[in-house]
Amino acid sequence: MTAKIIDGKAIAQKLRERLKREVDDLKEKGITPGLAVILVGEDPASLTYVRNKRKACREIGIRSFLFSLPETVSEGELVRKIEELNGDEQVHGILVQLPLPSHVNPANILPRIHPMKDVDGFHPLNAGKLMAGEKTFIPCTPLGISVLLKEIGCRVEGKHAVVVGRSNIVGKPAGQLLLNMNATVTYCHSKTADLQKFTSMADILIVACGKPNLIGAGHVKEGAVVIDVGINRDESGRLTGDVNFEEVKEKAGFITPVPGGVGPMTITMLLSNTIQAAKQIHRLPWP
Ligand SMILES: Nc1nc2c(c(=O)[nH]1)N[C@@H](CN(C=O)c1ccc(C(=O)N[C@@H](CCC(=O)O)C(=O)O)cc1)CN2
Repeated sequence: MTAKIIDGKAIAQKLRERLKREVDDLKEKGITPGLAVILVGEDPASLTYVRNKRKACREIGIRSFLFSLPETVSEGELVRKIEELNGDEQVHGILVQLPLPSHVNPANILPRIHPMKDVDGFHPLNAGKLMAGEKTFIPCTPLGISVLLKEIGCRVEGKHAVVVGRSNIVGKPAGQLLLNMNATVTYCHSKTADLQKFTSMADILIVACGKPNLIGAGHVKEGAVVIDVGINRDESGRLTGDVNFEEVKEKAGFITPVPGGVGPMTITMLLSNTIQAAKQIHRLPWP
């Protein structure tokens, strides 16, 4: 079997056109959604993601505000900036670009974002709501994955989803979201013994562990949906995922490429969450 390639870039583009219309509607009501991005330090990948986030905001009419803080910023200074933005009426969504420098503990920072402005969905209250199956902000990458699955007509209910990776940003919320969609979910991670035993049972395999080419054809069930969240750069600077694309595409039913798979959806879901935040703050219906 040769897999169908999931074109995340095209799907993201189509969704952004719809989101632009939602922003236009809000503007007619006198509301311009606003996103504040806090960037600490100058990590090259983070600089790229933040630049792309702001460009995406601009393209659909969301106002974006960038706060670049030095690598040496203290936790206290960061919290003060967040508190200022919590009270800013032009700002509907706040995100702190991750990773943070090692002297800053995200657990001391992310809970200080007002839960109604937490468009990354990392606040413990919103993470708890996701766990309880309540309506909330869902972290952007897992939300993007669920949209991709819907777009390819993948019915999640009753399927066995295996998630490789247990980060708070992707692995844990992705598994939780699929569980809420009635999948049977298995989490695997760096300490899992016999990874292949689990991954080869997956109808839906989500790989988010940051290990280039960890997943080969032998890890995958014939016809499975394989979602590669890995973003790794090889020696020549070329992007690769956690899945050996050339090998696995000959066995899977569907597969996301890197780049052009999940990545563009992450930013699109950030736009969507920011629009939802603006609606929620202004007490408009939030579908
Ligand atoms: N506060 C947050 N920090 C981080 C998040 C997040 O959701 N919130 N996720 C990642 C990085 N990230 C967004 O911030 C992100 C990663 C990748 C892409 C993307 O579009 N990837 C492209 C390739 C881009 C490239 O050339 O490097 C692709 O896969 O096609 C967007 C956003 C960690 N931090």
